[in-house]
Amino acid sequence: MEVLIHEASGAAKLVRTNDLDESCEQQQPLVVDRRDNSATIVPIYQSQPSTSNGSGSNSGSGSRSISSRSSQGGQGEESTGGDTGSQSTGPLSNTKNGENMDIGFERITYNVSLGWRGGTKTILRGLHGRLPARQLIALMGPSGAGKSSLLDVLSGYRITGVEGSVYVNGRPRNLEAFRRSSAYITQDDRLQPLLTVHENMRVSADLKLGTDTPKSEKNTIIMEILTTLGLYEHLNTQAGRLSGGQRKRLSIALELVNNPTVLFLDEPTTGLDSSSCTQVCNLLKLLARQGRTIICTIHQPSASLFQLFDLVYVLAAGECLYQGSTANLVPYLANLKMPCPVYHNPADYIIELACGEYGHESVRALVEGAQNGVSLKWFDNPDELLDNESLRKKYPLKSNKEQKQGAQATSQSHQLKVLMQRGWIKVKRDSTLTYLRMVVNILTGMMLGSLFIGAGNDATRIHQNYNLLFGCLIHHMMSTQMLTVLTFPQEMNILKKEHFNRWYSLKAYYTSITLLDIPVSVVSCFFFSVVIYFMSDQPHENNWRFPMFFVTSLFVVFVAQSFGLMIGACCDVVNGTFLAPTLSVPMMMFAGFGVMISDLPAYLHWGSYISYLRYGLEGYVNAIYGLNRPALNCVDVDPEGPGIDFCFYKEPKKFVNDVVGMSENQFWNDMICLTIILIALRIIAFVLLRWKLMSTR
Ligand SMILES: Nc1ncnc2c1ncn2[C@@H]1O[C@H](COP(=O)(O)OP(=O)(O)OP(=O)(O)O)[C@@H](O)[C@H]1O
Repeated sequence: MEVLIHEASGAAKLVRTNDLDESCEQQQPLVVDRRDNSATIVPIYQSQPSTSNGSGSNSGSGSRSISSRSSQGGQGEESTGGDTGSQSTGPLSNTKNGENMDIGFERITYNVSLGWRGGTKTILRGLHGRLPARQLIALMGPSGAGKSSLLDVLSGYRITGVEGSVYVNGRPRNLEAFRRSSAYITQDDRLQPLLTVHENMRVSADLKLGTDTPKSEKNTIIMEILTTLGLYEHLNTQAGRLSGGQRKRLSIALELVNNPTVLFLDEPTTGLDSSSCTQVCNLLKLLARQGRTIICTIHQPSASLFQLFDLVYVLAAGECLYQGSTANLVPYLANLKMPCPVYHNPADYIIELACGEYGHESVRALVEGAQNGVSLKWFDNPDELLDNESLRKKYPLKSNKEQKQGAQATSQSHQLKVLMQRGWIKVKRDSTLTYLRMVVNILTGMMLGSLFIGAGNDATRIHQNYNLLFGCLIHHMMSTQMLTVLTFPQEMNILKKEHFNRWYSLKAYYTSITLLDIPVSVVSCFFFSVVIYFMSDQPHENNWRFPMFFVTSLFVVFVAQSFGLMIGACCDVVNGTFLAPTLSVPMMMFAGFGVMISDLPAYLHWGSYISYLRYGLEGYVNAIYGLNRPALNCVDVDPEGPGIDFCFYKEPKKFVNDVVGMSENQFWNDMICLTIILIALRIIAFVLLRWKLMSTR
């Protein structure tokens, strides 16, 4: 059994012991705290009771796997960047080709622009540092110290405003190659909530492993990862129903599929209870022992959690206060005449110092002590850390072929296929985007239909029927565009993470969402059209009318969806909810409803050309009143009238010319214009999405 000994000096070491019962059902590494001379034993890995599927008794499978693997990894405990020492043979037990990555950085400065006349703000100030392979490293510091910014810069997530150098195995970082070997796990778990754990993993494996990897091998990898991470018994639970800790572990599991050598995690323990925190950190330690470099930001860890990290890098206001092993933090502080009070968690104490609670001179003294990250003195074995030249010798350059791999692991067509499969599962399970959308279309169709019942063929109600056509347009526009504006920002977060981690290209993603929306749009639009068309008694004498009405509705739906996508791509929910209806008002004004297009002032004519509602309205008018429609029914409703049936707009052509001010024979022109607008909006939405993905970097 393994025991972490916390010595009075502040140092910590992991030792094997036979003193404790080896037959213990769940072997757990333990912490023995000897600082107060009494040896208290605290488990540092505890199995969390299962919260899903009611099979809590099985959760030990994952726990045992982690504990036993920890033991294997423990053999390489003191190594910083040597060969991998893991002895397990499973796909997760070692890094790709036994690859290790030793990261160093020099003079890292990060400035952000505060906008026009705001100047710039310096967030990271000339930081140096060393992140050796096979280590679990914590970036610590008070809120706003720059932890996430440093993580973003090191992972390559932020490139704008960054100065300085990042080295990987002694060579300047090649961002493309580095991104192929690393993964970034965001603070918020960006998972597909409607997919089960297994489906999420399957998608990740299909996208991140080459198409030459057999299905059985992918399954083995998935099962090994899920078992190691204690998620095996939640295989069929939808990600949206997992607990916080399970979601975090699934986020890690998804990125482990292609066995990255470096893992960046932004606050992996935030929002978790202490047991889940310990689980996650133990897991990360295990992954580090298997050869990976694991770097995570952490806010203010408890003493037991703090001890799990090998190295700690402390920041305050963008400067380094300490870099070295967790065990050496207490001696470092003592050396600077700022001894950590007895019974005080060293992690808490350094944060208090970093916050300036003990005076700003202390902060300056710490920055000088750590030489802003230049000093490697407080590493466990500083002499064993290789310089850049020795690292280059130890890790020779890869072959050209290996370096020139594509941006993603699979081809565009394969990505599209996998994304379509994933999207189809979501479509089938999505209660809002699929079922609610259909129900709303049927109910709105019935409501409008009952309000305008029989109006379609009645010459006395021809104005009402025209109002109904405009009402149908507004329904299609608002329901579709608002649904996209409200739901896409959440999807955008997942897209950002998956795209950055090179799961797929934006083109494949965009094509998949465009294609996947078609069936739901067609079905919901068809339901609405059938209900409204027949309830309001629109003409049936020509077989083309209903298809024309339906096609016009469909085009309006597609254009409105693209418009919503365009807004959803560049705005958050609040701005989008304001912007989408606001921008729709001019579309309505220029549609030719209320003010005929011919009556628009010349300087506003351009508006009617870009309003897709104008083409939609013309399409409807052509479908209902075009094709040489015969005279409408005209019944004198006044029993005391002259007994002559007289309706001013009995002839549809007269109504179209006088009131609508449109030609009734230009349906195909309208469809062509709608197609052009649709393509233009789709292209703009794609460009905006691309810009959004790049601008955040
Ligand atoms: N784009 C930006 N514009 C202006 N200020 C920014 C920007 N990005 C980061 N900052 C500022 O930089 C500082 C560091 O931010 P960062 O998110 O890296 O801190 P942190 O240490 O991770 O904080 P926390 O623990 O609270 O997440 C903060 O003061 C933040 O307000």
